[in-house]
Amino acid sequence: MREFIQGLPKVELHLHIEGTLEPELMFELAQRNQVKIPFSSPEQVRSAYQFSNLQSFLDIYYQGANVLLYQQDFFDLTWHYLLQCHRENVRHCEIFFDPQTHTQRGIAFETVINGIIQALEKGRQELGITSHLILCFLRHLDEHSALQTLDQALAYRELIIGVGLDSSEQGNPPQKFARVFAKAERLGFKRVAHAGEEGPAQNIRTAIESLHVNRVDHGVRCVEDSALVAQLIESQMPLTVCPLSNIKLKVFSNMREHNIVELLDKGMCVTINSDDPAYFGGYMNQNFHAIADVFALTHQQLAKFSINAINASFIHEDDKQKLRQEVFDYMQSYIG
Ligand code: HPA
Ligand SMILES: [Zn+2]
Repeated sequence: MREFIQGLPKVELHLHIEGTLEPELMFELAQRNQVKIPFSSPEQVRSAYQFSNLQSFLDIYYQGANVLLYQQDFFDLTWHYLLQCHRENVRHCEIFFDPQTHTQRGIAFETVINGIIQALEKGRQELGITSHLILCFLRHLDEHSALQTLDQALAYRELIIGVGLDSSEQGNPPQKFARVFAKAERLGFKRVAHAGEEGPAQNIRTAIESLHVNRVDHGVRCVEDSALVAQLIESQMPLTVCPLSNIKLKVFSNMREHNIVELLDKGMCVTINSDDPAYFGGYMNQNFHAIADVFALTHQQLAKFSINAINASFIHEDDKQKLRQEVFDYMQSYIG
């Protein structure tokens, strides 16, 4: 199955670019930019990555981002991720970035976005990887800060396909950002939100009803509301599920307890993603392996995750058709 997963054309829809900061690059940038970090080696950084919940991760994740200062840093970060996509046959990705994490510490919005965009363009030209960029609002900050961030984004309207919502779900329900998302919708942005990761199923309902999301990020707690499950299947609302993340952040106690295959078998549009791979122990292939190993998945089930991600992506319909064809051709060549 490892060989099949490696060759399977894949699409990633839930990836925080700040979450791809590997300890080695963190060290390199800390030295290059003369930023002090409370670790003496990349190994020590790795061993500090033991999390008890989402917040314990976020504290370390925001601290790690402090080494990112210049456009070149954001370029290097994004380029490293794209090289990994290339190694793993990820053909298209839709990347989150958190501008407030950087503007709050005095880094200009344009420094962040220009570095990321430059790498995405190089990835398109040199690696043949297509991509979209999604601006995420930090939900622990207030509406005013989100509106300011949306205003800053307008100068880059053509480079940003949509907006998202991330950070601490508990205590920061989707309705806090209803007016921000309504404005983004009027401006023509697609919309996604983290919901039902640590928070209740009701947050998934509110994200759909009040934020008008096109996809739900995580969403695994939908199973606590059977009417919602039926609605998600009927509407084919995509869920961008992140298996290794869910184990690292104790959303499920172990991979056997994970519900992604149950949701797939019910006919829900679930996808596999890596979330913050430098912190959670693996990129796309490892997330596929983690599920395939425990649930003894068939080739068809694995391919369905790719088909779902293609359908759930924000690419043009004709490009979706081309990618679906690649998956079908791959299946044919593999199992005849
Ligand atoms: O999994 C996540 N949940 C919420 N916020 C985040 N920011 C990075 N990763 C995550
Ligand atoms: Zn996430």
